[in-house]
Amino acid sequence: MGKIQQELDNVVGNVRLPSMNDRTKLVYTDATQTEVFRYRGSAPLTVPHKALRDTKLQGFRIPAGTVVMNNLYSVHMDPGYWGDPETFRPERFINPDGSFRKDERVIPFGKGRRSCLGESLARMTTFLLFSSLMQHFTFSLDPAIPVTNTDGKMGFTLAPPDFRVFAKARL
Ligand code: HEM
Repeated sequence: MGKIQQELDNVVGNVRLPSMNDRTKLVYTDATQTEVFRYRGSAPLTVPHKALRDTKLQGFRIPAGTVVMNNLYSVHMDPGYWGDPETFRPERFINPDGSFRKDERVIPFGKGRRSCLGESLARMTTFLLFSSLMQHFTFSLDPAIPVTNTDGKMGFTLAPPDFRVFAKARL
């Protein structure tokens, strides 16, 4: 949180709110949000789709009419690709020269023609909300409700465990 707040202080300051024009300069903030999407994306699976005709995919036969859902969680947690998928590490999205590293394996909105219709809106609003909250508050967990792990509750969406946070104003 300290690194994000330092970046926001340097790039945005404290007399205005962050805007989308700041995004390319808020590399660590962007990388953190991308890591959140990878690590605990809110949609672990896509909505159900149906194969329109007999299909073969990587040697697997998929007969017409089969219901198909993509497992986004498994793409984001593939140890063969990420190495340490269970570690929350925003730096994996930062190039050695300090620029943001886009990774095609981060697909929290699905992929292809039926991917999320609201992706642009969701990306914009989550970025503005997250950066504005970080600019204004320092968050800490309430020790009375310890969070023992961040696995979440699996369902149609991946919900966070029960938690309570304190928000301390910093501006
Ligand atoms: C962080 C927020 C969001 C996440 C992580 C998310 C994720 C997803 C995912 C994974 C799918 C399934 C894609 C697939 O089946 O391949 C989906 C579908 C969809 N999402 Fe989102 N979504 C978000 C926000 C929104 C918003 C804000 C809207 C509308 C304003 C929206 C509208 C839709 C629609 C209409 C579909 C169905 C698309 C189709 O079947 O063609 N989503 N979303």
